[in-house]
Amino acid sequence: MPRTDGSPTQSVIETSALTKRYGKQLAVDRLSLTVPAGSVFGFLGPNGSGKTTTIRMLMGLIEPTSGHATVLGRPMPRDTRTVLPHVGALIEGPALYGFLSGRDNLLRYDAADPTADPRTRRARAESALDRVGLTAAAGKKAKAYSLGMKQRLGLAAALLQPRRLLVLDEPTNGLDPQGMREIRALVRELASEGTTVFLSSHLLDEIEQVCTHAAVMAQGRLITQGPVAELAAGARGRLVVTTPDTGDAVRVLKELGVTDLVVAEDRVTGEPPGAGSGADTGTDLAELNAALVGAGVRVRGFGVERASLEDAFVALTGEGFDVAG
Ligand SMILES: Nc1ncnc2c1ncn2[C@@H]1O[C@H](COP(=O)(O)OP(=O)(O)OP(=O)(O)O)[C@@H](O)[C@H]1O
Repeated sequence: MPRTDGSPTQSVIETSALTKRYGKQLAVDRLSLTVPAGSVFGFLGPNGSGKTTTIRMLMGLIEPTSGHATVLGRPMPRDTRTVLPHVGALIEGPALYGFLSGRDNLLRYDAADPTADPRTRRARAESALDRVGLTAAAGKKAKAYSLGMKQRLGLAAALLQPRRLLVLDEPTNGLDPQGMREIRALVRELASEGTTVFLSSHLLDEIEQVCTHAAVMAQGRLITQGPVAELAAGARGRLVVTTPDTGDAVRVLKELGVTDLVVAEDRVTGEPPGAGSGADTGTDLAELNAALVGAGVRVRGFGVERASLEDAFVALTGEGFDVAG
């Protein structure tokens, strides 16, 4: 629902109990999502967790079975026609004419927009090509484009007009690491200009690198949502000790309450004591280190790995992130 107090923190996407059922398959199950204005919002989940189905409902491409969604304060799919001109979307790979060049695809796309001024069409296309790094390849036929180049062209199409919201379904799919970095930089740049970016991904580290907020999906259900820093902070990192004396290290750490100990070559890892207590672990860690040294364990490395979103996901679901789709 749109807020009436004129607050700039108004949410750009809001869903309540949004549900999509395909026969017996519950693709999206009572999803309540809040995407704040100005955020780079990561929509995260393994394959088959319901991300694309949600995006299709948000864009008015399919009807929900039940529940509600608003985009830019308007109900969807009822107000699709009013809302979509303000939204740039890249969903499931762009539809391209293979026999046309990248540039001509873009010109054609722009020409299909009744609000687009034909006199400035070429300038718009060139600027969009430049933003996604396709200027040099703009004259090539689209059928000769790699998957990554097609993805960039789709993104260029979404950037022809200034948008309040960009919805990108797996935008770095098919890109090499350099291409991924470029798209991430572009997403940050767009966000800094005030565009809210909602992007789906099955790559946890991608979300951590680029997003301010995230929601985590599993099997059609929302597991958690919030600022990325808070989500990751909800999980504790693992203790890591590097030592040639792994046997002794395990014995000492076990006595001091470290659990789930695993030895791999010269590394011993485990859950620090008091996990979940929320207490400052600084002194505990110093004591663990001192105890190891006191017991004659030669400690070459000692620390706690930073908790990641993946740790948070595993802690919340009890399973690894890469569950099969
Ligand atoms: N048109 C459809 N008919 C039947 N089942 C569908 C349909 N679309 C999606 N599903 C099912 O709904 C579930 C969620 O699919 P969805 O594509 O939304 O997941 P996803 O998180 O986007 O995964 P991926 O990253 O693989 O696209 C899956 O089990 C899928 O098989």
